[in-house]
Amino acid sequence: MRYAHEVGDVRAAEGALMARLPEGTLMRRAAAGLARVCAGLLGRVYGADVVVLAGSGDNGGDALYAGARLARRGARVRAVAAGSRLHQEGLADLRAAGGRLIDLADAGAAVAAADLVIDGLTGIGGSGALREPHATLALAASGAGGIVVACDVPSGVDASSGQVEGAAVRADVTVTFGTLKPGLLIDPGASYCGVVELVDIGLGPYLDDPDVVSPAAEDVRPPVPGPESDKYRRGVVGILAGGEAFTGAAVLSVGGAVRGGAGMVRFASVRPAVELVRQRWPEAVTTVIEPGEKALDGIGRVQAWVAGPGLGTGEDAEGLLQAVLSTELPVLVDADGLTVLARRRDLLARDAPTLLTPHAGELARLLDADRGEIEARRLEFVRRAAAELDATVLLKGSTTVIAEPGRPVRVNPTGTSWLATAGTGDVLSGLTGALLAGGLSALDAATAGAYLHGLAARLAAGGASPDAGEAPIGAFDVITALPAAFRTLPW
Ligand SMILES: NC(=O)C1=CN([C@@H]2O[C@H](COP(=O)(O)OP(=O)(O)OC[C@H]3O[C@@H](n4cnc5c(N)ncnc54)[C@H](OP(=O)(O)O)[C@@H]3O)[C@@H](O)[C@H]2O)[C@@H](O)CC1
Ligand SMILES: [K+]
Repeated sequence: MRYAHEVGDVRAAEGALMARLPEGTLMRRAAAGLARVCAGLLGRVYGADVVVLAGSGDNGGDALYAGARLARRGARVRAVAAGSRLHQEGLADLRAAGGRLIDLADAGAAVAAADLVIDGLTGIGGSGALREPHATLALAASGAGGIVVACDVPSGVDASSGQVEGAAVRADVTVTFGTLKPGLLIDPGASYCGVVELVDIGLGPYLDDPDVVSPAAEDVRPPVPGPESDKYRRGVVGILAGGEAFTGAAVLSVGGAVRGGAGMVRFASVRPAVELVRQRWPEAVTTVIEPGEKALDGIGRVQAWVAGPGLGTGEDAEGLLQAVLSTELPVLVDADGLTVLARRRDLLARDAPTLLTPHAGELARLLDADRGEIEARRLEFVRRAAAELDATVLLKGSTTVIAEPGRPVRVNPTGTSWLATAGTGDVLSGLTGALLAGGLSALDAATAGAYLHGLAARLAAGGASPDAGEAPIGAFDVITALPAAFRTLPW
């Protein structure tokens, strides 16, 4: 797991650690780490052209001290002051090392010509849209031809949330201190960071539990069948999906479950959807639901349900969803099921685990919120959804985030922009449902499902050879690549 802490926690840990250390120690540690990464990126420091963009706070101080270190190794370092104040000790150190301050008017040309730009405009103290001249400098850095290294956080990115309200620095590398910040892991902020390098400054023992975590392959643990396992013990997942109008969603959801390791998939739907599923997935055990039927008797035992993809939103769908949610089994609700829940939130009052997998539009309906605001502030809204709906919530999108009341938010590290295509969400629902039926908790099933789904998409888009480049993919390609994604896990 990678751990991230919000600004308040970072400041508290910094205060506790600083009280035990001589003044300036932490900033020196941070600057040394930053300079080390910059030197590594430059390869040859001597003679390199470096520009430091310095704001008036300690972020600027870090950047100036790092610039001084590079100047001592022979780099030509010029600094630009954004605003009227500047970290005086940092500036003095830079000057003593042979660096100099240049006029704001000359900043654009200097940034354009630099081999490396250090962005020290704002760090964890930044808030709201960047003001001038910071915004113009951030845009200049983003367009620079050289390497752009953000100090702690790309300026313009909110460290705690990842929100970007105006201009922000697009970095090639972000060197962050002490712990990751949520805004480096969650879009839109994450997309500004480039590669994130963590520099240890000794904060670890003083930090509280993380606010956000990002799982690695070893944290993804799908159930493994043993010699004793039979199809029932491996987990039977029930899928209630598809309707007269939408049959494809059902085929994709069942496919995700078959390749997601379910011992058995029981599929229930209206006749056209059942006929299609039988053709494509003969592995599934199917039951036809007649029009008007609102009970799920006679389907057989399942260990978890997936309800919603292509189900429709009418009375029949509502009745069937109610039947599923009134069981004492874990239930994953997706797609049309979520639209029904938006008008029937009472159905969420249950004791068994409920996992909701909305995209921003579906969550907007569930919370009566604005879709654009959800996309801009994913962390805030996924937490709010989990608390208000008292469920585990997986919010799909450019960064998939998973929240459960009282737990750190999990941020999925896999995925690709090619995944933004119709039907991929249906695959995720079946895959995650299979993991739920296999015995994982709602939080772990969502974590593993999102991870494997994103990885399968990457493998499908990237092809067999790592040098092959990428290609557009469809939802079925994700299903096909799931075995390869599972094989990458250490198990
Ligand atoms: N914590 C730690 O463990 C350690 C922290 N360290 C470092 O300290 C950094 C935090 O330093 P910090 O607290 O001085 O804040 P910082 O990020 O420099 O920003 C403050 C300045 O930004 C300005 N400003 C704000 N918003 C703005 C906007 N929208 N547009 C324009 N300007 C804006 C604001 O201006 P003001 O509002 O005061 O006018 C103020 O001048 C941290 O990121 C890390 O690099 C390390 O050295 C050691 C360990
Ligand atoms: K910065």
